[in-house]
Amino acid sequence: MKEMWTSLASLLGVFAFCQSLLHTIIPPGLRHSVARLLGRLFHSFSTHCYFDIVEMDGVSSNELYSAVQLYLSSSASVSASRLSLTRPLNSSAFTFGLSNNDRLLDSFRGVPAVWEHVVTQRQSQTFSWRPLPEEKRGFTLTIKKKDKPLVLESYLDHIMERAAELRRKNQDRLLYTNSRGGGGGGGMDSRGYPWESVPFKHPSTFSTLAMDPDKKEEIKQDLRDFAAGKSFYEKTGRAWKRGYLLYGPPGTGKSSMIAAMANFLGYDIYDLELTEVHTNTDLRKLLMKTASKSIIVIEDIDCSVSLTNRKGGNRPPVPSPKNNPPGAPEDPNSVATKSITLSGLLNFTDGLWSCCGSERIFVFTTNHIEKLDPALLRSGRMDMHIFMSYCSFPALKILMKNYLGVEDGEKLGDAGDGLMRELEEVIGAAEVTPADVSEVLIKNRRHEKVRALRVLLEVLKGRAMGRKKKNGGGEEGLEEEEEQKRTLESPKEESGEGICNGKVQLVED
Ligand SMILES: Nc1ncnc2c1ncn2[C@@H]1O[C@H](COP(=O)(O)OP(=O)(O)OP(=O)(O)O)[C@@H](O)[C@H]1O
Ligand SMILES: [Mg+2]
Repeated sequence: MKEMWTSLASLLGVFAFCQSLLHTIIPPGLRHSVARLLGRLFHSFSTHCYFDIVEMDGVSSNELYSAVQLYLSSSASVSASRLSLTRPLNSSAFTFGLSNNDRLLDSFRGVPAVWEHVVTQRQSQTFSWRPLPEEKRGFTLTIKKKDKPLVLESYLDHIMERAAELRRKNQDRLLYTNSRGGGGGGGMDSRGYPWESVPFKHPSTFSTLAMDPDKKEEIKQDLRDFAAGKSFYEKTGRAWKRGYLLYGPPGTGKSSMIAAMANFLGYDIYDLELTEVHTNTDLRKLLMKTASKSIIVIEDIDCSVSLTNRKGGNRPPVPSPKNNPPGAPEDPNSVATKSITLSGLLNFTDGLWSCCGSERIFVFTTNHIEKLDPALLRSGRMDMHIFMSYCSFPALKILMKNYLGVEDGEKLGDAGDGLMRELEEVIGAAEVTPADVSEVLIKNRRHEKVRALRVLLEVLKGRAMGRKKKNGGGEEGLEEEEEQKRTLESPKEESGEGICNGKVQLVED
């Protein structure tokens, strides 16, 4: 033992001597180059190779850095002794991470990989429009040289996929809007990003959505097949995207359906405000900045812009601030001065550009399908046309469950059974939307179930009567219907019963 210590001490002595010798003979200016040369020499003999993944690539953020950070956080929570904890903006979960200059051993398909989080002070900043962080952060991945192909081909992809999965799980989904305009000129933020986002917390799900259960199941299955269809889309040579056109009267649940789709699949929503987009080029730029696994929505497509033919819209040309400095004459032929056209929109959903990114769903909504250009409706353009209809009896049962807690088949006594039968008979003729029914049920939800249903039945009967008279012609029917609408919209409390002189008066909470 003693001998071992003696030889170690003499080895250290030799090392110190060589170091001071090198310091004396190598001029200070050359020391750095010699160190690098020695480092290279060492690396060429080493059996390992190293990858540096820095946080900032120039002035833009390195996506791989944040992916590695997230990926390691899932394994770091179990094995590392010192962890950093963060809670990202818009997230409802904590993220563990490797502390500065800590190491972690990971393995992929039996291959060991060592990760080190390297943090150094940034040297004096050169001028930049975007100030850089004071610390220079990065990960160094150390692997055996022979494992290099596996790491480059599969491990990094695996990390990106796992990170995206974790991000979706940890983070509340986001709702993006292009309310600043987006795409061109002034509609971008300081990072050149045209979308603004807020956390998306819409509570609508397929179980709260009132619609025919068979139709609902069909849509859910379609979405499931889509989300799991990567290999199918690859095999058939189709772009991995799907289009849904939701149409029907106002208040039948088109927007609620979009929220339910997003909640079902765990996708973000991009709510595209077409009236804010001035040119087809801007539209394409917006599309390019959307992420995969997202739903791109254009609501009320019939009134967003005048899209009547494939040559051009009816809107006046919008000058592009970028191409036309103040005072400069407009070039009528410049692409940027043209307004958004139907063909621009079709290219957005269908053309080559629609394939940048994958796993994306396009949803258009309209109250007037008859106003849409046939080009938008032709087969294959939107994969599924979904009619959101007036409230049917099966849909009504879902609303009764949601608002009053009335389970399907629940016994509510003889009076309740009679009410159910009457509701089933009258609901079709009443032509009320789920939104109308919801309003009545919300206002009566604190009442006893049978009483609340009785109020609803009276409303429906009134609506059905109004419709009948209207269809039979005559002002009387219209007046009756208007009165019923008013009753739905601005209920007044006149009697504790909620029913007064044969007309329904809703009782406010
Ligand atoms: N099918 C439905 N299931 C459950 N709730 C619904 C349904 N339809 C409407 N509602 C209720 O009515 C409200 C309005 O519905 P929603 O905004 O989804 O209708 P819409 O079809 O998008 O209307 P618009 O055409 O005016 O945009 C929702 O907040 C929801 O509470
Ligand atoms: Mg809507």
